[in-house]
Amino acid sequence: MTSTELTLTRPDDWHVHLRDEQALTHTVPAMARYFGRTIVMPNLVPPVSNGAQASAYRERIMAAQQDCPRQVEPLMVIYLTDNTTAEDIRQAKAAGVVACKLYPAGATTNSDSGVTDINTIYPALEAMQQEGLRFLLHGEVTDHEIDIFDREKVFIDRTLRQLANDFPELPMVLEHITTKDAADFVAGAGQNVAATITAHHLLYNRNDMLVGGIRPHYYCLPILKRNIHQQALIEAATSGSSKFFLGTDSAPHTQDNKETSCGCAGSYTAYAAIELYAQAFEQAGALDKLEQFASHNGPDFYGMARNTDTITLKKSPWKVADSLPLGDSQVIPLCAGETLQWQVVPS
Ligand SMILES: NC(=O)N[C@@H](CC(=O)O)C(=O)O
Ligand SMILES: [Zn+2]
Ligand SMILES: [Zn+2]
Repeated sequence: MTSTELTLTRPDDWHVHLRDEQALTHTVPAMARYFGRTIVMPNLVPPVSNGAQASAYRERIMAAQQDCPRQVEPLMVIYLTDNTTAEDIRQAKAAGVVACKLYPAGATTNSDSGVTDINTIYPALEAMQQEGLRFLLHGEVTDHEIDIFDREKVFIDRTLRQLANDFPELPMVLEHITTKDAADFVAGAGQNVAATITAHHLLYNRNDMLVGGIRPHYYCLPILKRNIHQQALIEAATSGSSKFFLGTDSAPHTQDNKETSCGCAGSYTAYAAIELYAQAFEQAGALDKLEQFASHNGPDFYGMARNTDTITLKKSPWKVADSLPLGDSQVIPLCAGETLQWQVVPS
């Protein structure tokens, strides 16, 4: 029997970019539609790198949703730099920060202030382990000679294995995984190692970005890989393993900054996040696994209670807008102009 309605424990998004200033008036209400909580990525310019900055950013996010029918709870993250001290970690914890993010310097959008050598942040990692903060990783090396399609695998071999070995008690999340290598590593690692998976890496592979013309709105980091990797991610997400959970990595850039000779990395999916995941899980014949992935595994890993209420999706095809407002500019959403199958029933 094919389902036409699906009720889930309210989901959370464990990886989103809300940006700042005017963009918040669009990115925050999109998340507040039905997500319970969201892990807010700190890669602003300048980055959110201490507890005071995280608190101020949280207030701007709350202000952007004061007129929404319901609110999403922002969970704040600080950006690790070569200068992050153990004291910064303790102050961040006291300010309510729940996690710290590693951006290898130069790896992705707004990572210039990121970490240049993993060993420089060992004192901060020790403090995070003591304070019970989660460690979130953008897992790619940046060496010029390493092929962009191999950068995640090389990061696992060179850095993540070492970190998992040196910090067996530190809960760490390899963010937005894109390869079979990552799915296998996480599945085989200790219980302290988990991963988020985006909807776009479940729905697409690099052919979707490159065959028949180059499609900049599919360009994100880590870059879409070949279809065997897409297949491995689908298997991991639908496997019933508690180590994999929802993180959209919704990362809006204005149309001008995407459709240009050197376009930014990032795809905007927050406008239809759970709807896109439902499409991916349905295509895999695994809609019954969506609730665990979207609503159970994340809070369990973060040591938080699961949401107690529900949302309902119904199968009712609808056409995605060709563009959406983003602050005083516009963003081309992933799947612009296409038909999606699922809609969230307004509650
Ligand atoms: N995923 C992306 O391609 N871009 C993200 C940064 C990130 O998550 O790496 C962004 O902030 O635009
Ligand atoms: Zn990233
Ligand atoms: Zn991201």
